[in-house]
Amino acid sequence: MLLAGRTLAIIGCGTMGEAIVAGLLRAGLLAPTQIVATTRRQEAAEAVRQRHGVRITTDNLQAIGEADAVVLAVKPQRVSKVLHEEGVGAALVGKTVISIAAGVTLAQLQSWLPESPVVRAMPNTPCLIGQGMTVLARGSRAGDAEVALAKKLFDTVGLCLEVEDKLMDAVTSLGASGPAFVYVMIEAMADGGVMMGLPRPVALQMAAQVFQGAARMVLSTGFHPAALKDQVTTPAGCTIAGILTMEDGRIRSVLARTIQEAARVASELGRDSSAEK
Ligand SMILES: NC(=O)C1=CN([C@@H]2O[C@H](COP(=O)(O)OP(=O)(O)OC[C@H]3O[C@@H](n4cnc5c(N)ncnc54)[C@H](O)[C@@H]3O)[C@@H](O)[C@H]2O)C=CC1
Ligand SMILES: O=C(O)[C@@H]1CCC=N1
Repeated sequence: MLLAGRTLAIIGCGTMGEAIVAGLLRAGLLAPTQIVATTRRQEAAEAVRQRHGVRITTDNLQAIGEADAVVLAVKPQRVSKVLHEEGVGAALVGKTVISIAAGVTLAQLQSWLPESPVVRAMPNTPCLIGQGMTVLARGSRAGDAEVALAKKLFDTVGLCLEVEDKLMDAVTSLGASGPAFVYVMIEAMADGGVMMGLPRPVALQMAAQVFQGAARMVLSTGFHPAALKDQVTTPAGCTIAGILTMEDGRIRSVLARTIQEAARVASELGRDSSAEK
């Protein structure tokens, strides 16, 4: 194990918490005994235990007491409530707290946890298969050691970058909501293939592999996407004909505005957390 002797608590082991757990276990960074996860209901807790063999409880205070570092993975509206549970603030003093809640700012987190180093992280569900994209922002009490720990966790399950907190809503939209936007595009391209006679499973596999191949070309060649597009567009060919149809549909502006709108909504998600104590 790379993180020998450390215990990580995941408070709120739902979709994203479980993706992180599964990704970390899959990569071998932590053993199941080094993770203690919580859910609200006992049945959900039991299901997570059966799937991953991690320690699990519905008692947040107990989980935090057993851990060196804590990932807060409840819904944004619940963050404040969880942090104001009896004894939780005191149990978190001095422990690294990594919040993945969309829209909950470092200023909010730091005001609820004045004596804990806090890192805000925005991962995405592909962490489950080691292909995540996570972006971090460090709170005022988080030093290099705390950021290094968070970075190690998320580097293990994909790519991890650091930005300033003010960019985290943009990051939430592009990085965390982004997979959903891509799934819609994959589905739509597969629909086009089906329309032209391809069997659905063939069309879906092709569309997904085309996204993966194109994404890897951008990441591994370092070429601008426009240059890579130009390699595909034979003069008077079929690709430029398809691209002009995309442009007729204002696809660039629709996609860019999609990121803008999701970021706007992300910025509002933490507000209820302040109200609900
Ligand atoms: N789903 C996604 O793709 C991403 C989600 N996030 C953030 O992750 C957080 C969780 O989102 P999801 O996993 O989608 O939600 P979810 O609803 O699947 O998971 C939330 C979990 O919290 C548990 N929970 C609720 N109240 C609790 C309490 N008082 N104590 C302990 N556990 C409690 C629930 O039982 C559930 O397991 C949110 O803050 C969201 O903004 C961030 C990046 C991506
Ligand atoms: O849609 C949401 O609110 C969450 C946060 C980012 C991805 N899913």
